[in-house]
Amino acid sequence: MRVAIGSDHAGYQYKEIVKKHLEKKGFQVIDKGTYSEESVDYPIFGEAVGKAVASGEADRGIVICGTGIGISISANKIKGVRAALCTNEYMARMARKHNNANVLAFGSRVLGIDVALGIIDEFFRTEFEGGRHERRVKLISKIEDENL
Ligand SMILES: O=C(CO)[C@H](O)[C@H](O)[C@H](O)COP(=O)(O)O
Repeated sequence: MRVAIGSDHAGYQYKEIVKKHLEKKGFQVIDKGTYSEESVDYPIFGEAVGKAVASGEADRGIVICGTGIGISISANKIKGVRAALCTNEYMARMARKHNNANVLAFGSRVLGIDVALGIIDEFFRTEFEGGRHERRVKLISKIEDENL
């Protein structure tokens, strides 16, 4: 699986740890930046990861900022992106099972790294359930199509 990852300066250190964690598990990681702790603007990286997923360059994405809020809002502006801001494994599981989320967001100033890695593992091991949830995800796409 190809995973696009991006963060702002607040998420940079976590991004580097997450990259190693995913590579160890055999994922192909596509790093969309940022590449240092110098202060940057999170929308740039939310957009880059969102576009990578929406275009098919990556199968899934991970975005990290201080809270996960700004960068998930940004990624969600890209058509076809369903970015889910998760603070625990249950949310990550439901984001996949019910929402077919294709981007995981979290905050480096909110979660310890061990909790974040547990959330990531849950996100990647969980499949979309389909059924009634398929109908709801299609309705999300309809909102996108009708509000360009
Ligand atoms: O977007 C955010 C808040 O929704 C992130 O937490 C950012 O990382 C944060 O705003 C960056 O703040 P800083 O004071 O410039 O480090």
